[in-house]
Amino acid sequence: MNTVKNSVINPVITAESLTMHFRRCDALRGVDLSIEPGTVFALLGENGAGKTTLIRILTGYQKPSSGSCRVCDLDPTRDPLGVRRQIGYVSDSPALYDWMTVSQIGGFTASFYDDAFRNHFNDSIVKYEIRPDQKIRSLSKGQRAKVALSLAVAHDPALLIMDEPTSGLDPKVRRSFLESMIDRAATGRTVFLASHQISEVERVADTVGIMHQGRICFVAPLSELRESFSEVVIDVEDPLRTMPPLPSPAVVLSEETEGRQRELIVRHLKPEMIAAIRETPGVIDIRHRVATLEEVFIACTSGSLSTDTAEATA
Ligand SMILES: Nc1ncnc2c1ncn2[C@@H]1O[C@H](COP(=O)(O)OP(=O)(O)OP(=O)(O)O)[C@@H](O)[C@H]1O
Repeated sequence: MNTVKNSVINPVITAESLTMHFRRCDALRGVDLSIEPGTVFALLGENGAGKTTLIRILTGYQKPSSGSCRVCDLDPTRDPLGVRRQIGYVSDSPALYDWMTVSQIGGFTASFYDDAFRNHFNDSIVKYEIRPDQKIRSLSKGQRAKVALSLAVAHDPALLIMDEPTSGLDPKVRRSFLESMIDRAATGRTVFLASHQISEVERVADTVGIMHQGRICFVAPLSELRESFSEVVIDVEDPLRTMPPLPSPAVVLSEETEGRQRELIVRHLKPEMIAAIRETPGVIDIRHRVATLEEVFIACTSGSLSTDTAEATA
């Protein structure tokens, strides 16, 4: 009995009905999330979607208005320091002590962790070609990002949470950094990153969440996402004529009409639906292909997605 119990692996992050009300806006409107260990999870969302707010709650820097969450089996609202000891965190604007040197900030942060931290940090700094005696205030934006990353991973955390981690990194460093994230996940560690860079997300993530106006409207493995969304273009004789709705399980995320062409982003499109549309009076032609992540992102965040549809796609 014990064997079965011990073999259950808990999600490394869970969130249930998280809300965050600020004076002038609702940054989170009921976020539910569950992330398994060994995942590279990418959270995509437009500016102001609520990504940083969610990350600040998960890392214990912000208490939610309601709802609950657990990170590495701890509650960040009750034990923020415990959570921050377990994880590595890179914020979108890393706060580093400007008056310290790179070496001093490594030594200072090492005092919170075990002996291996200092060596890992030094190795990482050498790899990034940063001089240990350089003052933090004299570093370029990209060099600061490299120091922040080195500090975040030097204690080899089970979970690494990053808000826009690659902004400021040059393409070469960005690529090797992203590859190192895949390596981390391969050894069972978990990576959570918020990003606007769709091409980057496509390269590293195995699960993608799309956030829109304080809700996560879609979460799926990237492989499933690639298979389940289609872009459909229908040539019609009369653009004013309405077409019958697609039957279940199809979900239309967005629909645009331009001249005599209708363009739809559809989830769970089936071959028989294509055949039925082709036979619909007034339809001249229909073409379809797998939608790109960018098209799915734009469809989810274009504002045309109703609450009902958002929940249906989650
Ligand atoms: N401390 C705060 N006080 C009031 N409003 C806030 C505060 N922090 C965030 N907000 C608001 O909450 C909403 C979500 O902000 P958040 O920073 O979480 O978005 P984001 O998805 O990270 O955006 P971006 O991609 O631009 O970084 C925004 O409307 C923002 O103005």
